[in-house]
Amino acid sequence: MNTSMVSSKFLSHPEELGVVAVGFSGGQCKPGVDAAPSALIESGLLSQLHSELGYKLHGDDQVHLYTDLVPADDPPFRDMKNPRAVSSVTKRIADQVYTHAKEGRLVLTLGGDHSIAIGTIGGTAKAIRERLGREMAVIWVDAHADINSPESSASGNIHGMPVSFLTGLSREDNEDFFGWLRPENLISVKKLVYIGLRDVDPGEKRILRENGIKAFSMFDIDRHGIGRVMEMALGHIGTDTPIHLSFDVDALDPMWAPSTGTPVRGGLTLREGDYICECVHETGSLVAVDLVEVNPSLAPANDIGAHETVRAGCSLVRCALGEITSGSLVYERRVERIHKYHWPAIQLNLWMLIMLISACTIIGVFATFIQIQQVLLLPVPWYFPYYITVASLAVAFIIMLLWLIFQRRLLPSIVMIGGFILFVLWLVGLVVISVQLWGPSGSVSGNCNLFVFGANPAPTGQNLQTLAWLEQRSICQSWQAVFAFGLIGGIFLLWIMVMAYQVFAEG
Ligand SMILES: NC(=[NH2+])NCCC[C@H](N)C(=O)O
Repeated sequence: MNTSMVSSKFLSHPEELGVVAVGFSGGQCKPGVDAAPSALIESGLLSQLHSELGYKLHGDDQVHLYTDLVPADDPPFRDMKNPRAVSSVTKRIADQVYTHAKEGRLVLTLGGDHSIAIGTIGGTAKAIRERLGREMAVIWVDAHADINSPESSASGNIHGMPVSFLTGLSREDNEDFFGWLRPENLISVKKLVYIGLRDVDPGEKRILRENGIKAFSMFDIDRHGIGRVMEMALGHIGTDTPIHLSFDVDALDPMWAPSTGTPVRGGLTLREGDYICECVHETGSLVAVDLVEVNPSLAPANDIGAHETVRAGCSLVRCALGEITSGSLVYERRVERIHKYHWPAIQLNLWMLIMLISACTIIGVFATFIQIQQVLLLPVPWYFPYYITVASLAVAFIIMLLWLIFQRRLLPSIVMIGGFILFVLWLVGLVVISVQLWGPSGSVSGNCNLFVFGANPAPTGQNLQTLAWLEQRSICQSWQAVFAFGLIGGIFLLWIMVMAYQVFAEG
């Protein structure tokens, strides 16, 4: 079992982790990113995920090099470098990720350069659509926007373009050049959020602006702090959307992650990076994680840099996958695990109103009856206080429901059980009343028909007889009212049980 306290909203097997190790560097020109998965795995990442975080690992321990997919001759197309290789490798990655995601597993992809996100996101988006009929959101943590079109890119490196293809902003019909991307592989620009940007090309800035893409740059993080930025980022996505987290290690400041192809100073601290991952994990909406652009062979000065970068990468992944660090050890993390039930508001309010009226009428009438018995020096039959008690319980039940609604904690099971107990008690009262009204022993109804409603002619004039008749008539009418409301209350108690069951079944 996964040791994380967060329950997953969209995974059917949240304790299973599909791992894809992508040793591919064709999206840019510096060799070495392809060695990252091995470095990460050798430093113990996967075994920690298994032994410390309790994930059951799926997928091959082997790092894929995709050499069979890299053509000997791969001339530029629309100025993209290695277009055939990147297209066919990302297509294969999409299949690998899709296979895991379709099973309802969390997917972890270790890159590789960021072009591989065309495959990872393409694969998850398709699986989520098929499995849940939903669109997913992407949180792209990166110093760069990677949203160049082949035409706007100055470098021609495809690792600067994945978002452009994934959002459909760049398109190509030719199967060999990302034409294999179908609408089900794509994501909406509305569900894309950037965090950590600080090196965005002029063309990319225009694309971001024109498409109204949500982006939190380092400026925003400095201004609001990472806590508020995460609130805004997750608020933009909403709580009912699966999230794919694509983390480029160059989002971190080179101080923490120097070994990467395109380092940019002024980045996130490792703690801020970890915090982003922790927040995303905490949503329970995470369905896939990528960690890319770790390049162990690019170590400025000495290989401490490579070691540090790998360590930082491991830390990010562990946080995204539910490792609890720092503050949450001091204060127990309060994770909202309450399932949301959708109560039909109008019907529920109507039910409470009518139930309240019925209960209060019965309480009022029987309280008066007890008084009359006492005035007449007659014994008080047991069912008067009995029904008053049951009706009072019903009022208390309604007050409790109101409180639960106010607390947003109204559970169908509470309503079903409470409704059932009340229904049984209520029914006993109703049966007794019916017996009193029409039964052989009491026959209130018979007496009323005989002496009150049947009095012919009804007494008139200001005398005791008329007053007595009026009082008797009022008592008889009260009996009728009690029966009517008793019946209504009984039916409504049945109804609330059915309603609660439906809410339960739908939820
Ligand atoms: N994933 C990355 N490190 N991307 C860097 C992209 C740099 C630059 N914007 C380009 O298009 O070439």
